[in-house]
Amino acid sequence: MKVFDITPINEWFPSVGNPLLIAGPCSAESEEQVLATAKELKRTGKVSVYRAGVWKPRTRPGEFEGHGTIALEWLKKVKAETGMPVTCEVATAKHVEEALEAGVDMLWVGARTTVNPFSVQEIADALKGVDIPMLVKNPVNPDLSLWIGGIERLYNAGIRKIAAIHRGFSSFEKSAFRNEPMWEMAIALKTQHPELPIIVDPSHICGNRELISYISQKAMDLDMQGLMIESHINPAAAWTDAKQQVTPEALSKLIGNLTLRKAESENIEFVSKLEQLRQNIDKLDDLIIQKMAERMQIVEKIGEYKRDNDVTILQVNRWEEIIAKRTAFAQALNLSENFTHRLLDLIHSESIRRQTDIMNEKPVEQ
Ligand SMILES: O=C(O)C(=O)C[C@]1(C(=O)O)C=C[C@@H](O)C=C1
Repeated sequence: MKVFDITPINEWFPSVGNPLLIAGPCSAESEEQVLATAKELKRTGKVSVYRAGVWKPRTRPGEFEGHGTIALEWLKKVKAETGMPVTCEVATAKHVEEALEAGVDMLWVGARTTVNPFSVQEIADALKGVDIPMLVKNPVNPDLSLWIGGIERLYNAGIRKIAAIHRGFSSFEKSAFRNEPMWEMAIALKTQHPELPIIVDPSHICGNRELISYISQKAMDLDMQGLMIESHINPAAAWTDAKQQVTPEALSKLIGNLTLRKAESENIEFVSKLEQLRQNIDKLDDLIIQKMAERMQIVEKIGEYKRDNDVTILQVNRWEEIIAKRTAFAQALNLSENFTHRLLDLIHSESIRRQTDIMNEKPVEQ
């Protein structure tokens, strides 16, 4: 996997907080609203970059689609009057040109744009030779390659200040969240590209104010580098996403209440205790693997008997019996039903794969 050579996030702007906090209204509604919100946010002393939606991609036509070019003038004023760097979403080459012309300090590619490689490439082409921090939101669907692909397009255009934004994933299912957090996607991205900073967007994951602090803390616990949170001077009167915006004061409190964690500790006692516990885990993991290998040998033997006696691989009754017994046992040992079922499913698929190979008399792949 290619490693990106990324400028550390704390070097992007003269003053970058921990976490890097990007805050501001969902939409730039008026000069007064943009400036008043910015001044309040500046007063919190916690905001690294001010955001405001200039061009808004809307699900249905007829909704407020942003003020466009004129709102860039308001962002210029925010910069001049508060000193905060400013950022907005771009979706086309024309947006990029206008935003750069207005001196916008950082740009982001929205989730509905990341899904389209033509659009991301158009944005990347418009950025050739420009040194500006770029953020790439995850695509609306949980497709890690598409997300990394968007980042690669900007990287190939010469951008070195890049971060991903985790804003959750669209789902047909009703849930407490507007967009399913699916942390496993952010974790997979971080595992493949530990050098790539990830900023979490709790506002879009939650869709309502109440859950924002929970998701923000979770982001900190998972070692994410930043937060993008929508904040409006008067959330109830917001033209867009009114339910998920917070006042600058509420935002300041929320950030103040976060427990910040570090990826490592230099405390000798902590390090040696952790080392001991990890050794225990190593032993147990080795044992689990060894027992799995033994189980699979028995499965193969059963496969041979089945082949020689023309009996089917899948044995629904036996498998149901296993699920019921193991789940009860696991529950008694404090393991969740969901975890046990997923683990058993994985084992069953591997058993079936091995027995299929035996039935077809293919040598078993290790
Ligand atoms: O008991 C069997 O018949 C098996 O082949 C073993 C096994 C298992 O992995 O436990 C595998 C496939 C069957 O569907 C049921 C159980």
